[in-house]
Amino acid sequence: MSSDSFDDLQTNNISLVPHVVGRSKCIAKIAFSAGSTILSNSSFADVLLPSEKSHRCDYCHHLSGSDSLKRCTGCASFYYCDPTCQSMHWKSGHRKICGLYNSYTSASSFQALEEHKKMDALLLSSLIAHATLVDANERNSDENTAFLTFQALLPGPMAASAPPICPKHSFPAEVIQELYSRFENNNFSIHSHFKTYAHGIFPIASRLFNHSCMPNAAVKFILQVHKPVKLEVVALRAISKGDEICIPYIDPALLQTRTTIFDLTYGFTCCCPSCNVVRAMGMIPEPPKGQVEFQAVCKRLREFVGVMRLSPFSTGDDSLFPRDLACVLHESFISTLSEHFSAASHDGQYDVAMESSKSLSAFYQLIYPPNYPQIGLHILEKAKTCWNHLVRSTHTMSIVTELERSLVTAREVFAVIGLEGDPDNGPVAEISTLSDAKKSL
Ligand SMILES: C[S@@+](CC[C@H](N)C(=O)[O-])C[C@H]1O[C@@H](n2cnc3c(N)ncnc32)[C@H](O)[C@@H]1O
Repeated sequence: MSSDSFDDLQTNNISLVPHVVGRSKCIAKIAFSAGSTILSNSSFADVLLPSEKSHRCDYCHHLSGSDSLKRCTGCASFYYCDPTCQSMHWKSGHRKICGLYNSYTSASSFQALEEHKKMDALLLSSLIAHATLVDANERNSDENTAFLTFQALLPGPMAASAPPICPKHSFPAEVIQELYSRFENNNFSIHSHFKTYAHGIFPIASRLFNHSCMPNAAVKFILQVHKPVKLEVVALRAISKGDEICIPYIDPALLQTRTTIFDLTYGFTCCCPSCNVVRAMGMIPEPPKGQVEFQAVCKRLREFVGVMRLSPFSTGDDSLFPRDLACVLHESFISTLSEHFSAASHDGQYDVAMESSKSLSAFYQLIYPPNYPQIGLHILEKAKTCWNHLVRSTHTMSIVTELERSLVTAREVFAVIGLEGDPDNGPVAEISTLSDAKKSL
Protein backbone atom coordinates (compact mmCIF):
# COMPACT_ATOMS: atom_id res chain seq x y z
CA MET A 1 0.00 0.00 0.00
CA SER A 2 2.95 2.31 0.36
CA SER A 3 4.91 4.01 -2.36
CA ASP A 4 8.23 5.75 -2.06
CA SER A 5 9.19 7.55 -5.18
CA PHE A 6 12.27 9.74 -5.04
CA ASP A 7 10.88 11.56 -8.07
CA ASP A 8 7.88 12.90 -6.15
CA LEU A 9 10.29 14.52 -3.73
CA GLN A 10 12.69 16.06 -6.26
CA THR A 11 12.42 19.75 -6.87
CA ASN A 12 14.62 22.08 -8.90
CA ASN A 13 16.44 22.92 -5.67
CA ILE A 14 16.83 19.70 -3.69
CA SER A 15 17.11 15.98 -4.28
CA LEU A 16 17.25 12.75 -2.30
CA VAL A 17 20.31 10.56 -2.63
CA PRO A 18 21.23 7.37 -0.74
CA HIS A 19 22.69 7.72 2.79
CA VAL A 20 25.02 5.09 4.23
CA VAL A 21 22.92 4.30 7.31
CA GLY A 22 19.88 6.62 7.22
CA ARG A 23 18.47 5.29 3.89
CA SER A 24 18.60 8.68 2.13
CA LYS A 25 19.62 12.28 2.59
CA CYS A 26 18.55 15.60 1.11
CA ILE A 27 21.14 17.35 -1.04
CA ALA A 28 21.09 20.96 -2.23
CA LYS A 29 20.93 21.12 -6.05
CA ILE A 30 21.60 24.85 -5.94
CA ALA A 31 23.37 27.19 -3.53
CA PHE A 32 21.09 28.61 -0.81
CA SER A 33 21.84 31.87 0.97
CA ALA A 34 21.18 32.22 4.71
CA GLY A 35 17.48 32.84 5.28
CA SER A 36 16.30 31.12 2.05
CA THR A 37 13.23 28.93 2.28
CA ILE A 38 14.23 25.42 1.18
CA LEU A 39 10.83 23.72 1.56
CA SER A 40 7.31 24.76 2.41
CA ASN A 41 4.92 22.00 3.43
CA SER A 42 1.33 22.14 4.74
CA SER A 43 0.30 20.00 7.69
CA PHE A 44 -1.31 16.66 6.82
CA ALA A 45 -2.72 16.25 10.33
CA ASP A 46 -2.20 18.14 13.56
CA VAL A 47 -3.51 18.41 17.09
CA LEU A 48 -3.32 21.26 19.60
CA LEU A 49 -1.81 20.73 23.05
CA PRO A 50 -4.61 20.55 25.66
CA SER A 51 -3.50 23.93 27.08
CA GLU A 52 -4.13 25.58 23.67
CA LYS A 53 -7.55 24.05 23.12
CA SER A 54 -10.27 26.73 22.87
CA HIS A 55 -7.58 29.44 22.56
CA ARG A 56 -6.66 28.58 19.00
CA CYS A 57 -8.71 27.68 15.95
CA ASP A 58 -8.51 23.90 15.51
CA TYR A 59 -8.09 24.38 11.75
CA CYS A 60 -5.73 27.31 11.13
CA HIS A 61 -4.36 27.64 14.71
CA HIS A 62 -5.10 31.37 14.80
CA LEU A 63 -4.79 32.50 18.44
CA SER A 64 -7.97 34.08 19.70
CA GLY A 65 -10.03 34.43 22.86
CA SER A 66 -12.45 31.57 23.52
CA ASP A 67 -15.20 34.22 23.35
CA SER A 68 -14.48 34.97 19.73
CA LEU A 69 -13.96 31.39 18.53
CA LYS A 70 -17.07 29.47 17.42
CA ARG A 71 -17.63 25.97 18.79
CA CYS A 72 -18.43 23.05 16.53
CA THR A 73 -22.21 22.66 16.85
CA GLY A 74 -21.85 18.87 16.57
CA CYS A 75 -19.33 17.89 19.27
CA ALA A 76 -18.84 21.30 20.94
CA SER A 77 -15.21 20.24 21.44
CA PHE A 78 -13.55 21.95 18.46
CA TYR A 79 -13.22 25.69 17.96
CA TYR A 80 -13.02 27.76 14.80
CA CYS A 81 -12.37 31.32 13.66
CA ASP A 82 -15.50 31.26 11.50
CA PRO A 83 -17.60 29.02 9.20
CA THR A 84 -14.80 28.92 6.61
CA CYS A 85 -12.33 27.26 9.00
CA GLN A 86 -15.10 25.02 10.32
CA SER A 87 -16.02 23.88 6.83
CA MET A 88 -12.37 23.28 5.84
CA HIS A 89 -11.78 21.23 8.99
CA TRP A 90 -14.97 19.27 8.40
CA LYS A 91 -13.82 18.36 4.89
CA SER A 92 -10.28 17.50 5.97
CA GLY A 93 -11.49 14.86 8.42
CA HIS A 94 -13.49 16.31 11.31
CA ARG A 95 -16.67 14.84 9.87
CA LYS A 96 -15.21 11.38 10.51
CA ILE A 97 -14.56 12.28 14.15
CA CYS A 98 -17.24 14.74 15.25
CA GLY A 99 -20.05 12.36 16.26
CA LEU A 100 -17.71 9.96 18.10
CA TYR A 101 -15.26 12.40 19.70
CA ASN A 102 -16.80 12.95 23.14
CA SER A 103 -17.53 9.31 23.87
CA TYR A 104 -14.04 8.43 22.58
CA THR A 105 -12.20 10.93 24.81
CA SER A 106 -14.29 10.11 27.88
CA ALA A 107 -13.84 6.32 27.48
CA SER A 108 -11.61 4.68 30.08
CA SER A 109 -9.34 3.31 27.31
CA PHE A 110 -8.49 6.92 26.35
CA GLN A 111 -8.49 8.34 29.87
CA ALA A 112 -6.01 5.69 31.04
CA LEU A 113 -3.40 6.85 28.52
CA GLU A 114 -0.44 8.98 29.61
CA GLU A 115 -0.66 12.59 28.42
CA HIS A 116 1.83 12.19 25.54
CA LYS A 117 0.01 9.04 24.43
CA LYS A 118 -3.31 10.95 24.45
CA MET A 119 -1.70 13.43 22.05
CA ASP A 120 -0.55 10.51 19.87
CA ALA A 121 -4.03 8.98 19.98
CA LEU A 122 -5.64 12.26 18.86
CA LEU A 123 -3.04 12.80 16.14
CA LEU A 124 -3.40 9.21 14.89
CA SER A 125 -7.19 9.72 14.87
CA SER A 126 -6.79 12.90 12.86
CA LEU A 127 -4.40 11.16 10.43
CA ILE A 128 -6.80 8.24 9.92
CA ALA A 129 -9.81 10.55 9.56
CA HIS A 130 -7.99 12.51 6.87
CA ALA A 131 -6.67 9.36 5.21
CA THR A 132 -10.08 7.65 5.01
CA LEU A 133 -11.15 10.41 2.65
CA VAL A 134 -9.01 8.74 0.00
CA ASP A 135 -11.59 5.98 -0.16
CA ALA A 136 -14.19 8.53 -1.01
CA ASN A 137 -11.73 9.90 -3.60
CA GLU A 138 -11.80 13.25 -1.95
CA ARG A 139 -8.12 13.82 -1.39
CA ASN A 140 -6.21 15.79 -3.99
CA SER A 141 -2.98 14.48 -5.45
CA ASP A 142 -0.70 16.48 -3.13
CA GLU A 143 -2.43 14.93 -0.16
CA ASN A 144 -2.26 11.53 -1.79
CA THR A 145 1.50 11.93 -2.21
CA ALA A 146 1.78 13.11 1.39
CA PHE A 147 -0.09 10.09 2.77
CA LEU A 148 1.81 7.59 0.62
CA THR A 149 5.04 9.27 1.71
CA PHE A 150 4.05 8.97 5.36
CA GLN A 151 3.46 5.25 4.95
CA ALA A 152 6.88 4.87 3.38
CA LEU A 153 8.76 6.63 6.20
CA LEU A 154 11.24 4.65 8.24
CA PRO A 155 9.66 3.15 11.37
CA GLY A 156 11.07 4.08 14.77
CA PRO A 157 13.11 1.52 16.72
CA MET A 158 10.46 1.00 19.44
CA ALA A 159 7.40 -1.10 18.72
CA ALA A 160 4.90 0.56 21.10
CA SER A 161 1.35 -0.56 20.41
CA ALA A 162 -0.99 1.92 18.75
CA PRO A 163 -3.45 3.68 21.05
CA PRO A 164 -7.23 3.40 20.45
CA ILE A 165 -8.42 5.78 17.73
CA CYS A 166 -11.61 7.70 17.19
CA PRO A 167 -12.89 7.50 13.60
CA LYS A 168 -14.56 4.50 12.02
CA HIS A 169 -12.25 3.20 9.31
CA SER A 170 -11.52 0.20 7.15
CA PHE A 171 -7.75 0.02 7.67
CA PRO A 172 -6.53 -3.35 9.00
CA ALA A 173 -5.07 -3.22 12.53
CA GLU A 174 -1.56 -3.94 11.21
CA VAL A 175 -1.72 -0.88 8.95
CA ILE A 176 -2.75 1.31 11.89
CA GLN A 177 0.17 -0.19 13.85
CA GLU A 178 2.53 0.51 10.93
CA LEU A 179 1.38 4.10 10.72
CA TYR A 180 1.83 4.54 14.46
CA SER A 181 5.34 3.06 14.32
CA ARG A 182 6.33 6.17 12.28
CA PHE A 183 5.16 8.61 14.96
CA GLU A 184 8.07 8.87 17.38
CA ASN A 185 10.82 9.48 14.83
CA ASN A 186 8.98 11.45 12.16
CA ASN A 187 6.43 13.82 13.68
CA PHE A 188 7.02 17.47 14.50
CA SER A 189 6.39 19.72 17.48
CA ILE A 190 4.68 22.79 16.03
CA HIS A 191 5.82 26.05 17.60
CA SER A 192 5.00 29.73 17.62
CA HIS A 193 7.82 32.07 18.64
CA PHE A 194 9.76 28.81 19.15
CA LYS A 195 7.41 27.57 21.88
CA THR A 196 5.55 24.30 21.20
CA TYR A 197 1.76 24.55 21.00
CA ALA A 198 0.78 21.53 18.83
CA HIS A 199 2.02 18.31 17.23
CA GLY A 200 1.78 17.61 13.54
CA ILE A 201 2.53 15.36 10.59
CA PHE A 202 4.43 16.80 7.61
CA PRO A 203 5.36 13.70 5.59
CA ILE A 204 7.47 15.31 2.84
CA ALA A 205 9.64 17.20 5.35
CA SER A 206 10.02 13.99 7.37
CA ARG A 207 11.09 12.04 4.30
CA LEU A 208 13.64 14.61 3.21
CA PHE A 209 15.62 15.83 6.18
CA ASN A 210 18.06 13.99 8.41
CA HIS A 211 19.22 15.28 11.76
CA SER A 212 22.38 17.14 12.74
CA CYS A 213 23.24 18.72 16.12
CA MET A 214 25.04 21.43 14.08
CA PRO A 215 22.34 21.83 11.44
CA ASN A 216 22.57 24.15 8.44
CA ALA A 217 18.77 24.57 8.39
CA ALA A 218 15.91 24.83 10.87
CA VAL A 219 12.16 24.49 10.89
CA LYS A 220 9.66 27.26 11.50
CA PHE A 221 5.87 27.41 11.20
CA ILE A 222 3.66 29.85 9.31
CA LEU A 223 0.10 30.54 10.44
CA GLN A 224 -2.41 31.88 7.95
CA VAL A 225 -6.10 32.43 8.58
CA HIS A 226 -8.29 29.78 6.86
CA LYS A 227 -5.28 27.61 5.95
CA PRO A 228 -3.58 24.65 7.63
CA VAL A 229 -0.31 25.48 9.40
CA LYS A 230 2.71 25.41 7.11
CA LEU A 231 6.16 24.11 7.97
CA GLU A 232 9.10 25.88 6.37
CA VAL A 233 12.69 24.70 6.31
CA VAL A 234 15.00 27.72 6.31
CA ALA A 235 18.75 27.85 5.62
CA LEU A 236 20.58 29.08 8.74
CA ARG A 237 23.70 29.84 6.76
CA ALA A 238 24.89 29.75 3.17
CA ILE A 239 24.52 26.18 1.86
CA SER A 240 26.61 25.11 -1.12
CA LYS A 241 25.40 23.01 -4.02
CA GLY A 242 25.93 19.35 -3.08
CA ASP A 243 25.79 19.90 0.71
CA GLU A 244 23.47 17.70 2.76
CA ILE A 245 20.67 19.77 4.31
CA CYS A 246 20.01 18.79 7.93
CA ILE A 247 17.65 20.04 10.61
CA PRO A 248 17.76 19.47 14.39
CA TYR A 249 15.27 16.83 15.60
CA ILE A 250 15.80 17.86 19.23
CA ASP A 251 17.48 20.75 21.03
CA PRO A 252 21.23 20.25 20.49
CA ALA A 253 21.79 21.67 24.00
CA LEU A 254 20.85 18.22 25.36
CA LEU A 255 24.53 17.42 25.06
CA GLN A 256 24.49 14.30 27.22
CA THR A 257 21.00 12.85 26.81
CA ARG A 258 20.71 13.38 23.06
CA THR A 259 22.73 10.24 22.24
CA THR A 260 20.23 8.12 24.18
CA ILE A 261 17.28 9.90 22.56
CA PHE A 262 18.68 9.24 19.06
CA ASP A 263 19.28 5.64 19.98
CA LEU A 264 15.92 4.88 21.59
CA THR A 265 13.57 7.20 19.70
CA TYR A 266 15.17 7.51 16.26
CA GLY A 267 17.35 4.41 16.02
CA PHE A 268 20.59 6.02 14.84
CA THR A 269 23.97 7.09 16.14
CA CYS A 270 24.63 10.74 15.38
CA CYS A 271 27.97 11.30 13.65
CA CYS A 272 27.76 15.09 13.35
CA PRO A 273 30.84 17.21 14.22
CA SER A 274 29.28 18.26 17.54
CA CYS A 275 28.69 14.63 18.61
CA ASN A 276 32.26 13.76 17.56
CA VAL A 277 33.62 16.38 19.99
CA VAL A 278 31.31 15.33 22.83
CA ARG A 279 32.25 11.68 22.28
CA ALA A 280 35.98 12.53 22.31
CA MET A 281 35.56 14.10 25.77
CA GLY A 282 34.68 10.68 27.24
CA MET A 283 33.11 10.89 30.69
CA ILE A 284 31.90 14.49 31.17
CA PRO A 285 32.88 15.79 34.63
CA GLU A 286 30.34 17.68 36.75
CA PRO A 287 30.84 21.44 36.96
CA PRO A 288 32.25 22.67 40.29
CA LYS A 289 29.66 23.21 43.05
CA GLY A 290 31.36 26.18 44.68
CA GLN A 291 30.30 29.65 43.47
CA VAL A 292 33.85 30.93 42.98
CA GLU A 293 34.98 27.86 41.04
CA PHE A 294 31.78 27.86 38.94
CA GLN A 295 32.31 31.52 38.06
CA ALA A 296 35.93 30.75 37.13
CA VAL A 297 34.69 28.12 34.62
CA CYS A 298 32.23 30.67 33.19
CA LYS A 299 35.03 33.24 32.80
CA ARG A 300 37.26 30.66 31.11
CA LEU A 301 34.38 29.73 28.75
CA ARG A 302 33.82 33.39 27.81
CA GLU A 303 37.55 33.85 27.16
CA PHE A 304 37.68 30.73 24.96
CA VAL A 305 34.60 31.64 22.94
CA GLY A 306 35.83 35.25 22.68
CA VAL A 307 38.95 34.17 20.78
CA MET A 308 37.64 31.08 18.97
CA ARG A 309 37.37 31.60 15.21
CA LEU A 310 35.02 28.72 14.49
CA SER A 311 33.42 26.51 17.12
CA PRO A 312 35.09 23.08 17.44
CA PHE A 313 31.51 21.79 17.55
CA SER A 314 31.10 22.98 13.93
CA THR A 315 34.36 21.53 12.67
CA GLY A 316 34.36 18.36 14.77
CA ASP A 317 38.01 19.01 15.71
CA ASP A 318 38.06 18.03 19.37
CA SER A 319 41.76 18.99 19.71
CA LEU A 320 40.58 22.63 19.57
CA PHE A 321 38.30 22.22 22.59
CA PRO A 322 40.11 22.74 25.91
CA ARG A 323 39.76 19.70 28.17
CA ASP A 324 39.44 21.91 31.25
CA LEU A 325 36.14 23.17 29.80
CA ALA A 326 34.68 19.67 29.42
CA CYS A 327 32.42 20.27 32.46
CA VAL A 328 30.41 22.91 30.52
CA LEU A 329 29.09 20.00 28.44
CA HIS A 330 27.51 18.50 31.56
CA GLU A 331 23.78 19.28 31.27
CA SER A 332 23.76 20.62 34.83
CA PHE A 333 26.09 23.44 33.71
CA ILE A 334 23.54 25.11 31.42
CA SER A 335 20.66 24.52 33.85
CA THR A 336 22.63 26.01 36.77
CA LEU A 337 23.69 28.98 34.65
CA SER A 338 20.12 29.57 33.43
CA GLU A 339 18.89 29.43 37.05
CA HIS A 340 21.53 31.99 38.09
CA PHE A 341 20.42 34.26 35.28
CA SER A 342 16.68 33.97 36.02
CA ALA A 343 17.10 34.36 39.78
CA ALA A 344 19.36 37.42 39.46
CA SER A 345 17.03 39.07 36.88
CA HIS A 346 14.03 38.34 39.10
CA ASP A 347 15.75 39.75 42.22
CA GLY A 348 16.84 42.93 40.43
CA GLN A 349 20.55 41.99 40.64
CA TYR A 350 21.08 43.14 37.10
CA ASP A 351 24.86 43.24 37.14
CA VAL A 352 24.94 39.60 38.31
CA ALA A 353 22.34 38.70 35.67
CA MET A 354 24.45 40.40 32.99
CA GLU A 355 27.46 38.26 33.87
CA SER A 356 25.41 35.03 33.69
CA SER A 357 23.88 36.24 30.46
CA LYS A 358 27.28 36.74 28.84
CA SER A 359 28.29 33.22 29.87
CA LEU A 360 25.03 31.81 28.47
CA SER A 361 25.66 33.64 25.18
CA ALA A 362 29.17 32.17 25.03
CA PHE A 363 27.79 28.67 25.67
CA TYR A 364 25.16 29.03 22.93
CA GLN A 365 27.75 30.39 20.50
CA LEU A 366 29.84 27.29 21.19
CA ILE A 367 27.18 24.62 20.79
CA TYR A 368 24.65 26.06 18.33
CA PRO A 369 25.27 26.95 14.70
CA PRO A 370 25.30 30.68 13.86
CA ASN A 371 21.80 32.22 13.58
CA TYR A 372 20.17 29.43 15.59
CA PRO A 373 16.88 30.84 16.99
CA GLN A 374 17.77 30.02 20.63
CA ILE A 375 20.81 32.31 20.29
CA GLY A 376 18.49 35.15 19.24
CA LEU A 377 16.01 34.38 22.02
CA HIS A 378 18.75 34.51 24.64
CA ILE A 379 20.30 37.70 23.28
CA LEU A 380 16.86 39.29 23.45
CA GLU A 381 16.67 38.26 27.14
CA LYS A 382 20.06 39.87 27.61
CA ALA A 383 18.77 43.08 25.97
CA LYS A 384 15.79 43.06 28.38
CA THR A 385 18.20 42.68 31.31
CA CYS A 386 20.22 45.65 30.04
CA TRP A 387 17.02 47.66 29.76
CA ASN A 388 15.92 46.81 33.31
CA HIS A 389 19.40 47.60 34.55
CA LEU A 390 19.26 51.01 32.89
CA VAL A 391 15.80 52.06 34.02
CA ARG A 392 15.73 50.53 37.50
CA SER A 393 19.29 50.55 38.63
CA THR A 394 22.44 51.92 37.01
CA HIS A 395 22.62 54.09 33.93
CA THR A 396 26.05 53.82 32.33
CA MET A 397 27.20 54.15 28.75
CA SER A 398 28.62 50.61 28.81
CA ILE A 399 25.14 49.18 29.50
CA VAL A 400 23.61 51.36 26.79
CA THR A 401 26.24 50.03 24.40
CA GLU A 402 25.56 46.42 25.48
CA LEU A 403 21.82 46.99 24.95
CA GLU A 404 22.41 48.40 21.46
CA ARG A 405 24.76 45.57 20.55
CA SER A 406 22.31 42.93 21.83
CA LEU A 407 19.42 44.42 19.88
CA VAL A 408 21.47 44.50 16.67
CA THR A 409 22.62 40.88 17.12
CA ALA A 410 19.14 39.59 18.05
CA ARG A 411 17.69 41.39 15.02
CA GLU A 412 20.34 39.81 12.77
CA VAL A 413 19.52 36.30 14.03
CA PHE A 414 15.78 36.71 13.50
CA ALA A 415 16.36 38.32 10.10
CA VAL A 416 17.69 34.90 9.01
CA ILE A 417 15.02 32.62 10.47
CA GLY A 418 12.29 35.24 9.93
CA LEU A 419 8.92 35.57 11.60
CA GLU A 420 7.19 32.45 12.82
CA GLY A 421 3.85 31.56 14.32
CA ASP A 422 1.52 34.14 15.80
CA PRO A 423 1.77 37.59 14.26
CA ASP A 424 1.76 39.40 17.62
CA ASN A 425 4.18 39.65 20.52
CA GLY A 426 6.98 37.62 18.99
CA PRO A 427 10.70 38.25 19.48
CA VAL A 428 10.93 40.54 16.45
CA ALA A 429 8.12 42.73 17.84
CA GLU A 430 9.86 42.78 21.23
CA ILE A 431 13.12 43.87 19.59
CA SER A 432 11.29 46.74 17.87
CA THR A 433 9.59 47.79 21.12
CA LEU A 434 12.92 47.84 22.98
CA SER A 435 14.63 49.69 20.11
CA ASP A 436 11.90 52.37 20.21
CA ALA A 437 12.07 52.60 24.01
CA LYS A 438 15.86 52.99 23.84
CA LYS A 439 15.40 56.23 21.88
CA SER A 440 13.83 57.77 24.98
CA LEU A 441 16.94 57.19 27.12
C1 LIG B 1 12.57 11.86 9.67
S1 LIG B 1 13.37 10.47 9.02
C2 LIG B 1 14.51 11.21 7.93
C3 LIG B 1 14.45 10.63 6.54
C4 LIG B 1 15.13 9.31 6.38
N1 LIG B 1 16.53 9.49 6.07
C5 LIG B 1 14.47 8.48 5.31
O1 LIG B 1 15.16 7.99 4.43
O2 LIG B 1 13.23 8.32 5.38
C6 LIG B 1 14.21 9.99 10.45
C7 LIG B 1 15.04 8.73 10.31
O3 LIG B 1 16.13 8.96 9.42
C8 LIG B 1 17.33 8.37 9.92
N2 LIG B 1 18.26 9.46 10.25
C9 LIG B 1 17.98 10.76 10.43
N3 LIG B 1 19.07 11.48 10.69
C10 LIG B 1 20.10 10.61 10.69
C11 LIG B 1 21.50 10.75 10.91
N4 LIG B 1 22.05 11.93 11.19
N5 LIG B 1 22.26 9.63 10.82
C12 LIG B 1 21.71 8.42 10.53
N6 LIG B 1 20.38 8.23 10.32
C13 LIG B 1 19.58 9.32 10.39
C14 LIG B 1 16.92 7.59 11.17
O4 LIG B 1 16.61 6.29 10.78
C15 LIG B 1 15.68 8.34 11.61
O5 LIG B 1 14.81 7.54 12.40
